[in-house]
Amino acid sequence: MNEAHKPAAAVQRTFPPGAESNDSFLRVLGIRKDFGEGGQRRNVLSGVDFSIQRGSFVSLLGASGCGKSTLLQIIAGLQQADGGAVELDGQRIEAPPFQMLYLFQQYTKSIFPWRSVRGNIAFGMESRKKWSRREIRQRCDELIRLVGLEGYGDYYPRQLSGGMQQRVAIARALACEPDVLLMDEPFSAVDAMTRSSLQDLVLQLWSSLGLTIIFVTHDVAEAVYLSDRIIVLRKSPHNVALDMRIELPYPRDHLLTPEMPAFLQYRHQLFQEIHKAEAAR
Ligand SMILES: Nc1ncnc2c1ncn2[C@@H]1O[C@H](COP(=O)(O)OP(=O)(O)OP(=O)(O)O)[C@@H](O)[C@H]1O
Repeated sequence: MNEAHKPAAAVQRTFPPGAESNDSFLRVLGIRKDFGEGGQRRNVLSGVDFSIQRGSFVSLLGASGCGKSTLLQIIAGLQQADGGAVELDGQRIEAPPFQMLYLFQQYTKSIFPWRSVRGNIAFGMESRKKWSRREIRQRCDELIRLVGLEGYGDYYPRQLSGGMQQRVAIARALACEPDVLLMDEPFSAVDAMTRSSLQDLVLQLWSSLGLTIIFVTHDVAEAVYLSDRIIVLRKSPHNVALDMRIELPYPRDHLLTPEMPAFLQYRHQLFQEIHKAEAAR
């Protein structure tokens, strides 16, 4: 039987959070977060624990409001937790670390309308003052090619489609050579065709640049298509409901991968888990 068509055994491979990995590149340790004051205080994350290996593609999945974005922002050092810690390569994250880049959901707000594609990509590099003008120019050309925007370097965001603007946002994030990319529902605003090609672009960049990616989505099929691991969050209690390896072969393919029996089984199990978590509230 083709490796690609491994059936149920792969689906059964779930494991307790944190138990799978020797290489704890990124460690999320008992994260707790509350919002509001006094009687209005509400818990949104409670004892969230897991470790991520370098080079993995992990999706955070769960129903709306279960705390995915909040957790991603805490991992990024953009929000403070009320308990627990996040460690990257053994260092506690207190502020956004330079090896980590957070790609906002509203990418149109994250790229500068007054800068060209090239100017947007160069922005982070210019502010770090680590590269010469020549290096910045070369790196911009390389990234423009990498994200498939050849010929558009001098265009401004208003002259680009939504998908192209998202490519600019991705190139700009990659310009500073991050090890970790944190993506919060990055493709929710684009049409289905654009979404597929952006998914493939991200997979290609992930494997060619050796990135570690944490990807927030509430789209089960998107999570299965992209990830080698999926962590499902739930609302009651506000922590990890399921931690699952996705053992589908890479490179993934928009026609073939979703037709694999294992893909359908993963999707089925994840849907069930999310519905179970919702029903238990
Ligand atoms: N700054 C804030 N102040 C108060 N409550 C907040 C704040 N940010 C998030 N919340 C609440 O925390 C809960 C989790 O929000 P979060 O955006 O993390 O969920 P999510 O799983 O990413 O949702 P979605 O899939 O809809 O984006 C929600 O109930 C939300 O209203």
